[in-house]
Amino acid sequence: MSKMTVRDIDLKGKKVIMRVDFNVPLKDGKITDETRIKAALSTIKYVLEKGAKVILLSHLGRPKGEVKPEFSLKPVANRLNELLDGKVSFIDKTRGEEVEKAVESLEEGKVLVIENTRFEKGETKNNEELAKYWASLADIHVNDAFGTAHRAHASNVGIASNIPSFAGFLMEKEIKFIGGVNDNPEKPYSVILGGVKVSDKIGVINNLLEKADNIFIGGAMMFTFLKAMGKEIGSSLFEEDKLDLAKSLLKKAEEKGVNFILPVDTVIAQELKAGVETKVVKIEDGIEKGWMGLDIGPETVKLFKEKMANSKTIVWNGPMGVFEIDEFSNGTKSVAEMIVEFTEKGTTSVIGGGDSAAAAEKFGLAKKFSHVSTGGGASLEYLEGKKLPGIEAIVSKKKVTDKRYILAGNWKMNKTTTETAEFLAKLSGKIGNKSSYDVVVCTPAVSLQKAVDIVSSTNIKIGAENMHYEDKGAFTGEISSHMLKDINVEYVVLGHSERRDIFGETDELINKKIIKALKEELNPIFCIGEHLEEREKDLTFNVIERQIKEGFNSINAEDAKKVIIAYEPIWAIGTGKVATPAQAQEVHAYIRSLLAKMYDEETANSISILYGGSVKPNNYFGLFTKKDIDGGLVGGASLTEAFVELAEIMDLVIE
Ligand SMILES: Nc1ncnc2c1ncn2[C@@H]1O[C@H](COP(=O)(O)OP(=O)(O)O)[C@@H](O)[C@H]1O
Ligand SMILES: O=C(OP(=O)(O)O)[C@H](O)COP(=O)(O)O
Repeated sequence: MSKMTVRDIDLKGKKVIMRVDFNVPLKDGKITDETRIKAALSTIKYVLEKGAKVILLSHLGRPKGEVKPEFSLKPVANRLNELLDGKVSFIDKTRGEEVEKAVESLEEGKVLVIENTRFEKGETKNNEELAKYWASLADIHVNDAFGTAHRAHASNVGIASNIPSFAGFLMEKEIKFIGGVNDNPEKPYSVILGGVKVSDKIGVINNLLEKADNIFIGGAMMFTFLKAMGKEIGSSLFEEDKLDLAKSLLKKAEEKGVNFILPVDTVIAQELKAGVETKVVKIEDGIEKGWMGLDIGPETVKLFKEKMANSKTIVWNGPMGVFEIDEFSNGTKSVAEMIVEFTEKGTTSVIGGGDSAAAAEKFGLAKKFSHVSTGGGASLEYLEGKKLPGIEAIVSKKKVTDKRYILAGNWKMNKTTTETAEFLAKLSGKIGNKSSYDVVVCTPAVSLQKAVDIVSSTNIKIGAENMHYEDKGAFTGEISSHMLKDINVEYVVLGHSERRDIFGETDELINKKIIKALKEELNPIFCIGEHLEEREKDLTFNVIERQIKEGFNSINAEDAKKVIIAYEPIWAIGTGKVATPAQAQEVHAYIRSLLAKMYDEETANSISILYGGSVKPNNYFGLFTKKDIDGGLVGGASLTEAFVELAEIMDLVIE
């Protein structure tokens, strides 16, 4: 599923609240590694060039909700200001009047950095009120903080429930490379793991055993495996309580046909420090007492290179030895060099952040990899196959193949036939050729024939606002499905709240109409929704459950798939009050889960669920980008040019 990025939106004059990961190492107030600042620059520059105003958020360290000067973002903001030629100002607050004033007076093309987000207790708790506050400062959210993507915090996940969140370029690149190798690696796929603890990487190894062709192990973690295999490892580091796990991972690798390649020699010493005597020993000869393995040996380097040679994808996480000390750095350096050599020949290479990234940097090789992740913990969790909340919260594009998306207008008792003809002619010219979703216009009965004629050479479909369940008879004022079919009407709105409330339509009656519409091959747009009192009494889900169960009564799964549901909270219809995207998504997801229980997952996933109730161009993007919202049933805004703008939003979001 592809994520929407800053490229997908018009940024001119917009207030953008941007989350970056400027959690950089500081020593005596000085930044010792500015990789993360530089990595976010291209997004910041792009957004500024497009005429946006940027409010920048980041955490720094773990101040645990307290204001601690040593964790201030000021030095970072100063450095950013140098890198952005004086476009940056800093405010030592995380909220309040001063922040609001600074935002108010912020000019286009300028950046305001606010203080460390973790000075707020609510940040790491993903506090709703804090997220809402930060969201209120801006029009949109941009998330370029991949290093923080494994955290569900207010500044990355919480804000996204209130305003739409778009990926920055760094986030996009991380998703492309780390997500890409994880979801669909070009084979053969080799993974090199090192570092200290097997326990830190169990999840990763488990996941990789399902995907990789070769797993190479180095670093201190190799000794846990070697010990598990009965080798003599002297006083090398290993994890006693992970020996059984190591055995089972070795067994699993064999069962899965994954090559699990362990070192054949190691560089040993009696002490972990520079300048000590070192020896190279073969693993099969064992390490004598008092000596410990601190790097992989030259034969292992050769073996790794040979086995890695034909790889199309290589992921590296964790150094092969104590690379910080020259005597034990050769293994890590050699592995880095061999990956670079393969990369130059076309292999995709990814370093999963952390110490391996630092090692590549130390050897001057970092730029020669396809991608070096800026996230340690985040890339590890991503490689474990976990969904990262920071990425999940970014709006996704919708795939045409996944669902039938619909933009439906319900005109109610508005527009004469003359007005209908005029307006539909205009719409036909503007949105008459849509193919990735259905545009449906539901008009008063008297104008249906005219409407059908006008749109006949376009993709626009016409719907009625109601019908009776009988074919004909003594039902003064009613129209039947036969009459609609006769003039080529394709859709019909059933059970709209106004009909339920004003004309006393019951669930049972609506069910009869749905059954009839299905029988006649008319597409029913079945409306449901709760009153304000019901929501306030926490009865929303009860009301929805009743309406859905009764509405679908005695309809089989095949027919159910043809029903279009429109969730319209009654308190939001014509009142100007709109459900927040999060509120709407919650109910839509509930409806979907209910349908899955009544039928099955496949049926539930193929039913389109539209949202209705004060839908306007300024709120539709947030709604439509939600996972379970498949379009809109639009009242007032379908009577004007706004309907065209809603279609443009659909165009933007559907891939
Ligand atoms: N054989 C070894 N014995 C002790 N420490 C080692 C050994 N091999 C690697 N290390 C240390 O492991 C550390 C990195 O481990 P880890 O944090 O797991 O890696 P990463 O951050 O890349 O995931 C480095 O500081 C390195 O010195
Ligand atoms: O530096 C970070 O983590 P990382 O060192 O695992 O990449 C991120 O900024 C996340 O910080 P956190 O682990 O304090 O939540």
